[in-house]
Amino acid sequence: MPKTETTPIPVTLLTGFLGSGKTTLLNRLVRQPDMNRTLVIINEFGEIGLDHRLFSATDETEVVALESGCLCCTIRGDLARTLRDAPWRYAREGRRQFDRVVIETTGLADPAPILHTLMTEPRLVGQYRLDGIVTTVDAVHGSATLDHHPEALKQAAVADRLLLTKADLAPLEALAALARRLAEINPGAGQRQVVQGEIEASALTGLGLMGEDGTRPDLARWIDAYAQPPSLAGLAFSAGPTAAGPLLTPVGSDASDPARDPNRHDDRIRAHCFTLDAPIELGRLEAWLELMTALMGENMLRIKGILNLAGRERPTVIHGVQHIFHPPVELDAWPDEDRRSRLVFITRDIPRESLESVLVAVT
Ligand SMILES: Nc1nc2c(ncn2[C@@H]2O[C@H](COP(=O)(O)OP(=O)(O)OP(=O)(O)O)[C@@H](O)[C@H]2O)c(=O)[nH]1
Repeated sequence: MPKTETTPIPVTLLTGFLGSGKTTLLNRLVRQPDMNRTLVIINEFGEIGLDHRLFSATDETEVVALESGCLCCTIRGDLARTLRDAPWRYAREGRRQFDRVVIETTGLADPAPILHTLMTEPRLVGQYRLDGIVTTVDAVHGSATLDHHPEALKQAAVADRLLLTKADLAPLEALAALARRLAEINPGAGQRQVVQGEIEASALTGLGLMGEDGTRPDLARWIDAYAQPPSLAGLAFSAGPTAAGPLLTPVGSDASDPARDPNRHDDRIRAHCFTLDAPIELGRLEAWLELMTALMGENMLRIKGILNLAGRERPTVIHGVQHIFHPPVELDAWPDEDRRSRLVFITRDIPRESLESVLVAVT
């Protein structure tokens, strides 16, 4: 698909705990020619210096709660305005000067409200689309941060790509242990080690299940990550016999490792993968997703799926953060011979049985 002024602009959300290396990363990135047409928005208080032609800082002093009072949907006023105005503010002779956006969030931010702003704010929907969430995790302090800060855990759980920063400072074993732990929390996110922010800009883009120009760089890898039985001890897939009948095949095994600390925050976060053999009726799927997200609320962190919808030759991709979904997208073709629907839910404090009991309704 050729890029036009009406094609939604892809947005990368860069998140990560305080001091985990986001600014270092951005400062290196903006020197790359690939970033010339990227608008960088830093959603941060205080002084920030970033030497980039297309740079904007927002000041999140305005927080508007929705009528529903749902805090996870809190609209980020200034950021929404910045995004809304950017196409004409950063324009020359009537032509937009950027075709990609990177938003760096504050280290303590829950990324969900920003994502919701992107996906629900009427003046932004259609103009922008979420390309992916990149989360930096400090290789030295990351493990302790995950232990003590649930917001850091959430940032890791919703990521499409995890960057293990300060890899130069961490002993190899610690780095490997952190990588394993992150793979438990979020098996579908690709991991990269980074030293002093050195990484090619392309590693932060095209992370959605559906990329630009019909390409799907991460789809096959994403499917593989969930389709293989877990090889790591304690990988957080659930499984076992299911009450949902023969159409619903759980993937992986609920490895209960006696050595695990039952109080670890990580144990509250689970990636649940389901495979559905038969095509799904669209109406039933919609009703089910609505029910599921209403019931699970904020504890449904991320949903991704490639679906075989009844009556459609091609697969449909769905992609949601908490209870907000991107419009489903039909891909050009299936990535392989497998025509089963595959759905992944990254949840907090939601037992698999709850997902199953609602999922049965769709099959
Ligand atoms: N040795 C080493 N230091 C790093 C690396 N990446 C970042 N740092 C240092 O870590 C500190 C924090 O990095 P920042 O880039 O400011 O982190 P941040 O995530 O933007 O921090 P906040 O804005 O406070 O959330 C700085 O002193 C950096 O120089 C790295 O790969 N190796």
